[in-house]
Amino acid sequence: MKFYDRKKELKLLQDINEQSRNSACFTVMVGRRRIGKTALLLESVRGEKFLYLFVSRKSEVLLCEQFQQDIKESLELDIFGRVDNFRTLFEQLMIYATKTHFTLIIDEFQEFDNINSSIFSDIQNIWDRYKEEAKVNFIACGSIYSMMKKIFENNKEPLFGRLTSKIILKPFNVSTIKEILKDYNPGYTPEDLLAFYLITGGVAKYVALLMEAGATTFNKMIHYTVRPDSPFLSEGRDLLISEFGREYATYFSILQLIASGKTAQNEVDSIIGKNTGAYLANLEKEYSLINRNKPMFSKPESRNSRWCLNDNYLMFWFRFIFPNLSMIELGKNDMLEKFILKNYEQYSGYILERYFRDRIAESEDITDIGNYWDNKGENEIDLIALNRFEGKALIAEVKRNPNKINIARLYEKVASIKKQLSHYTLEIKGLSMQDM
Ligand SMILES: Nc1ncnc2c1ncn2[C@@H]1O[C@H](COP(=O)(O)OP(=O)(O)OP(=O)(O)O)[C@@H](O)[C@H]1O
Repeated sequence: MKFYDRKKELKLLQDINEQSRNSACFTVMVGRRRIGKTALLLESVRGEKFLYLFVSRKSEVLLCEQFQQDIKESLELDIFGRVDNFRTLFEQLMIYATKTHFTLIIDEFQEFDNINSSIFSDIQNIWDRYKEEAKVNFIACGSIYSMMKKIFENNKEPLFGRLTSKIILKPFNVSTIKEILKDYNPGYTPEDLLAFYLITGGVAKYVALLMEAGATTFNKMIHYTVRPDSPFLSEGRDLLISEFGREYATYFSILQLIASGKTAQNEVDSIIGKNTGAYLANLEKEYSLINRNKPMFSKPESRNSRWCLNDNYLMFWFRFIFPNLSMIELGKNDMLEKFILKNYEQYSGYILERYFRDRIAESEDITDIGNYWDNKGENEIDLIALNRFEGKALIAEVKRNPNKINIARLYEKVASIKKQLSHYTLEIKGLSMQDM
């Protein structure tokens, strides 16, 4: 697959690279696994002098042996003798940077913690010593959110406060998802687009997997996803198991419940059989996997909230794959496919709301976006987008089928919050798959 989008990020990385010719820069790039961090960083240094080091889980001695070879190949820098510790290599690289500008990318940076956690304080010491003279564009890249946060944001950790930039890489946005699907299937239908968004959530690796396998229509995408050799089947577990450690069973159960629509803490608590407040807080703050969604216009202290999984692929995995792992074990992948197709209409209707929220947030001038529901569950509005500066509000009901949109009822719901909307000029409409 050719390289898509990332224009803003490339511009930012190029600006940082320019800046680093005068004074050393230390950037961290974090993002979910498979999002495209490595591809972006390598694209940003094309034609430039750079060194790419990948921290794999092995002993420091073996890692340094590999790094020494990488340094020789990329920088033509021959470090004399056999070096068995990263501190020495890093110092040599900083000395080199006092003479020659280059970009140093260290991928899976958080893995150093498993190899020798004193490497972080070694880097800090050496960085502080050389940063005035070194012309280096140092980029640490990592995927495990909580770990990267701990390394750079916890003031007890040595690298706290050393960063000059921080980049959080997000999935491809809706317009890029459309552009990619159009390249591979010029006559795509709204159903194809919705399935593409619903399964991949714009994560580069999943996008590439489907397109390169020729899975460019709704049916082919679902079929490819559940095929016995499909990487999508084990991906959810592979991604998360290393995050949660020994408590993974509880975390997985909570995520499964949220994906199946149990979005209030009391519902989750009663099924799990204990207070899950601390787990939910971790899933939100440490792992950035769930969000606490509140109705638009609610007061900050309001307890009326719903949890939601913010990653489309993980939501799909916890909704359809994880509860049915036994079917896969038994080789009943065709049954799993039928199960997904049977529940697809309802599930995709919910994801369609998310699609429009994303699309409107990126394409229109808005300051706030969300949905609304009241305490009694009588009035629910799928989408409210505000432009507070211009006093405009777009209010929509979202349905797969345009014939199922009840505009008269939507007007009644809007009337129930007329006080909150009194400063806005309203646009009230239905959005369906035809509008994607
Ligand atoms: N902008 C892009 N355009 C097209 N394909 C991309 C883009 N970014 C990434 N990809 C593809 O997506 C896949 C995953 O990308 P990459 O390995 O860079 O992700 P990562 O965030 O570094 O993942 P991990 O943390 O799992 O190592 C690769 O196959 C890559 O070719």
